[in-house]
Amino acid sequence: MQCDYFDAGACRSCTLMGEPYPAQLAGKQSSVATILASWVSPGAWSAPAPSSESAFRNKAKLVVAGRRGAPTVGILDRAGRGVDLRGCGLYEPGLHTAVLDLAERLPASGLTPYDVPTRQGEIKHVLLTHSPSGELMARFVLRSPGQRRRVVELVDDLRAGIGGPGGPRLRVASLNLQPEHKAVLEGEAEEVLTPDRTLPVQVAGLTLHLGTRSFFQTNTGVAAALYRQVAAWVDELGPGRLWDLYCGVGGFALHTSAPGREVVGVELSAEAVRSARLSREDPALRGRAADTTFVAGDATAHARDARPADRPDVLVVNPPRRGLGQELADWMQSSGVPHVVYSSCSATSLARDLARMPAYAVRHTRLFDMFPQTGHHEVALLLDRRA
Ligand SMILES: C[S@@+](CC[C@H](N)C(=O)[O-])C[C@H]1O[C@@H](n2cnc3c(N)ncnc32)[C@H](O)[C@@H]1O
Repeated sequence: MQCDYFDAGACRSCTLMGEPYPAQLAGKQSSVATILASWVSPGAWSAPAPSSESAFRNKAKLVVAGRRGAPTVGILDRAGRGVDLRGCGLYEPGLHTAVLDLAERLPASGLTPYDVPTRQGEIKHVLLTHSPSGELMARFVLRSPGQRRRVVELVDDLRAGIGGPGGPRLRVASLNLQPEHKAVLEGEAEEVLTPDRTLPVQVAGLTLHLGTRSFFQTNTGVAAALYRQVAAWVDELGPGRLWDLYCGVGGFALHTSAPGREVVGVELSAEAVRSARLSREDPALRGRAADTTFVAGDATAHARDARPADRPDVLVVNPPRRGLGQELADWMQSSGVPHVVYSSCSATSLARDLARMPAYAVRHTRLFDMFPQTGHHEVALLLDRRA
């Protein structure tokens, strides 16, 4: 893939830009395999799950900067000035249409871009998520509620149509307030401005309903491959009881639900748990997810507090980049749980956790290329408890 922004030195986020995609994928596979070499034998690796090398991102995190009437949408340079990246080639086509449309409407909206060096202005970010069926969630992050009315007007305009016939439809919009002068994407206060509060996202045959603040994988196509792979591993094991720790909006829990199988998803974010419960009502899951429940809480506390008789046959874990941490990894080591599926976005923290769990041996491992053009990766493993 070629990118004018990269070639001009305007954006260096895609550190592998210009390297042919097959070489990128092979290099990533090799570096992850090296980090995990003490635990994963060469024979345990399946072929990596590739991505489209461009137009794969379902999310745009746009920093709005520049001047009122002439805003930039993209990133900030080192001096805190806006760099316009509205033509970024990573966006899904419908998302790209939405970014361009929004960038064209901003000057007339009356919204004043927030200027980091002088700490003046109002609109800081616009966070867009695009679904496979062409619907959009748009979150507007302001410094203060002073320009709320202008956001409401802009949302009304966008709801009337984006990018002409065939363009994406705005389903959910919200206003978020981030009053502090720090490099944080969003603040605590969030007001949903539309009748719909969740974005339905179709992934691997199911519909997940995303709340405005819920985590969702950035690459829907590769997320589908990941959920299908994990569901296949789980079906091979046929567990009666499964836990999905760090379940987010329920991607693994719902894709591994089966008649007669008790599935429990555990997630810290109450909003994500509400989304997961809503997604459980999908007609495609009727009869399949009757015994699937979601709990809002800390993953480690859930494991620690469970009675031994309630422990699962398969434990799915998908923690944030920092990994499981010592307490949960130690609990797993002594838990007696026969099988673990570990999906990780950091081979380094994964290796640290595996080192604490010598009771498990790796049966299958696969790289999922969620983030082409960068060194970031997702890797999933099926672990069996040694006899
Ligand atoms: C990598 S995401 C995984 C989401 C989900 N498995 C998926 O496929 O979309 C990690 C999730 O862990 C949640 N989380 C972070 N710390 C947690 C904790 N201590 N206990 C439970 N969930 C936590 C985050 O809110 C986030 O939804």
